[in-house]
Amino acid sequence: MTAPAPAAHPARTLRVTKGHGTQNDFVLLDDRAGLLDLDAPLVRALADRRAGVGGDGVIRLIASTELAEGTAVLATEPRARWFMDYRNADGSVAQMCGNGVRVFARYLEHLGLWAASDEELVVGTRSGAMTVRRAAGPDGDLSWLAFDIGRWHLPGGAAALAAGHDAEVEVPGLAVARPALSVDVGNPHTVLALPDVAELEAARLADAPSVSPVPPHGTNVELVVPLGEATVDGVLVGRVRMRVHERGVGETRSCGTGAVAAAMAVRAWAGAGAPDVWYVDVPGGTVRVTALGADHAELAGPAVLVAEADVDLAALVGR
Ligand SMILES: N[C@@H](CCC[C@H](N)C(=O)O)C(=O)O
Repeated sequence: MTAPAPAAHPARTLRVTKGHGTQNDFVLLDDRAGLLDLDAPLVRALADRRAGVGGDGVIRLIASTELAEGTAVLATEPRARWFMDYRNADGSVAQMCGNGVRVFARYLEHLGLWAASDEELVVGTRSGAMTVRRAAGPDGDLSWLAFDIGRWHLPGGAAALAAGHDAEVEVPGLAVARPALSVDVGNPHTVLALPDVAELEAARLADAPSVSPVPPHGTNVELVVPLGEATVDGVLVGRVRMRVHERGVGETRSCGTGAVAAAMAVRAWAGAGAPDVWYVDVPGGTVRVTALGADHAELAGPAVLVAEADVDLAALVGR
């Protein structure tokens, strides 16, 4: 019996890293030179939890100079050398991913592109440049990452603020439609408050909530239960519990931009004197949102890399 002849070409593999921020998980790719054709079928295959690596989204590291969106960010922030090219698990492109920015920064640190001696890292996103810093986590060590997520606003303006809502959402599992507030954090969100945790748990978020009026580009939907306020070390702090149904993904265990939208909505509903600092408990952990002035917010939380793998592209998508 003769040994099989070696393959004429070695299998094409793609090195990927798996990471998460409060269990919002991502497949990360190093494509600095922009050589990869990251089309929607490849994104869907990588994100597939049975036939692929599995993740809520795919994040490509690419030099800002290699993408039109990156070049636009560089024009205003020359330090944004690396761009976070974020895709939802269904292959769609989203403007922003809050947990993704922290996990992307951790990835750059891992690749030696963010030195321990550098206090800040500026990354490009479709929502502009984000400046990430290392921040104290619950144990007081520098295990968290934090950044100003940029300008947030209520698309419904002063009228929505005065009414407390500008939309209505039907959530599978909940008996009646609920009033909700649209919040833009670079990407679209619709936040609705529930009176207690029992209702939060009754929601069936595997099915998409139905939002009216129908948002033109879709929306992420956050269900929140305000848990109260307390003074901690002289600072008034609020706490909310949240579940989310993400556009382009489904229910996820966390959403960073969603946490910002939820905290800013609850703060707006509470009115003058409401806390600036909010802890948002999600199924995958806890993140902190801090209002910065009238219309910016800082998002802080963990970011962890858990695995590296070589993906066989022929087996994954027949390439
Ligand atoms: N999980 C992300 C948000 C990802 C994008 C979102 N699904 C959209 O389509 O807008 C986060 O942490 O912010």
